Amino acid sequence: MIEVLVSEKLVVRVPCAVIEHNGKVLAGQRSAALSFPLQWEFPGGKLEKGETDEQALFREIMEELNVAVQIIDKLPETSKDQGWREIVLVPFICKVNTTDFILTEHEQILWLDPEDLPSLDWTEADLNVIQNYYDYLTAKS
Ligand SMILES: Nc1nc2c([nH]c(=O)n2[C@@H]2O[C@H](COP(=O)(O)OP(=O)(O)OP(=O)(O)O)[C@@H](O)[C@H]2O)c(=O)[nH]1
Repeated sequence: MIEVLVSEKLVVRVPCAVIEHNGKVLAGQRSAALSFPLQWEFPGGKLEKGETDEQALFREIMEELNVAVQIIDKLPETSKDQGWREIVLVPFICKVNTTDFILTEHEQILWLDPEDLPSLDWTEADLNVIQNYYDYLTAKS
C-alpha cells in the first residue's frame, strides 16, 4: 500500500470591507510590490492572533486608509484555494464618516457603481464576494 502524506493546509482568515458611500463602492488596487500585484480587492487583511474579525477589520482599514469603518452588515464567507494555503474572505458591508483617506498600501482607490465592479481585474476570491454583494443588494431592494 502506498502511503500518502497529506499535509495540513494553512487557512488564512481575511476580513475585508465593502465600503459604501453615496451609492458607490470602494475598490482598492493592490500595490505593485505585493502578492497579486495591481489586482483589485476590498481593503482588509489577515487576522492577527487574538483578534476578532471585526477588530482585525477596524485595525486594517485604519492602517490602510486612515479611517474608522462602521460595520453595517456581513456577507457570507468565501474561500479560495491558493495551492499552499486557503484564503477565507470575511466580507463586511461598511460605511465611513469621511472619504479623506490617506492611502498607505494601495496604488489607488476607485469609487464605483455596484454594477461596474466586474469591470476591474479582481483577485479571484473576490468574484464570489461581488456576487454575494449583488444578492445582498437584491434582497434589500
Ligand atoms: N484585503 C483583501 N485581501 C484579499 C482579498 N482577496 C484576496 O484574495 N485577498 C488576499 O488575502 C491576503 C490578505 O493579506 P494582507 O492584505 O493582510 O497582506 P499581504 O497582501 O501582504 O498578504 P500575502 O503576502 O500573504 O499575500 C492577500 O494574499 C490577498 O491577496 C480582498 O478582497 N481583500
